[in-house]
Amino acid sequence: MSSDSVILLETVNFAAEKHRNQRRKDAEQTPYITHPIGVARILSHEGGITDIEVLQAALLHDTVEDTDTSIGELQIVFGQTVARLVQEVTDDKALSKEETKRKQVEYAPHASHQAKLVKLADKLYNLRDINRSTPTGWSTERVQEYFVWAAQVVRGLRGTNPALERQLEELFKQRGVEL
Ligand SMILES: Nc1nc2c(ncn2[C@@H]2O[C@H](COP(=O)(O)OP(=O)(O)O)[C@@H](OP(=O)(O)OP(=O)(O)O)[C@H]2O)c(=O)[nH]1
Ligand SMILES: [Mn+2]
Repeated sequence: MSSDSVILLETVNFAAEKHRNQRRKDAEQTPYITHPIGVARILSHEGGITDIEVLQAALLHDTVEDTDTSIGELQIVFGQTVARLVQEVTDDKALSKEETKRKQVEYAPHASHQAKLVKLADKLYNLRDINRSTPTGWSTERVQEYFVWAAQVVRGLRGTNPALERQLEELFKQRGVEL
């Protein structure tokens, strides 16, 4: 087996252990790990990304935000680059929900190319997931607001990956949201 495959298995296993008690907000309470795996898969399968550190960052992207994982731990286990990429896509938990959303819009154009790739795939997965199954308790208005906000973030990520951006553009168009 190639060393990249071994590294990816280590990474997906780490993420699965960390997210083991978490579920998605859909009616089926899907295990959370389907999301980071799906984000990495969008990058490789649809985005043509082979950069192992980007794929690892995608697998780990919600571990610091949503589990007991620290950036320091990621640095020790997976190295500086992967840890920095996860840091770049992690929301500051000290901020309010509104402030967090505003920060994502503000930071998007300043993110590194590798972090922008992870953000694009994260948004693409989540928007498709909303279309597949509305998160528990979300009204039609909340869904539309999420699309409008996501478009503001994606605007700052443009010029990064044409294939992923085309897919996102189509989803926004279906909701009448201008990118
Ligand atoms: N569409 C969808 N999203 C779900 C589901 N379960 C959990 N989520 C997560 O919820 C987040 C989107 O909902 P928000 O209302 O914005 O976030 P919040 O509840 O954490 O404040 C995403 O976080 P994120 O990945 O960190 O991305 P981002 O929205 O912060 O960019 C997404 O992964 C689900 O069943 N469907
Ligand atoms: Mn995510």
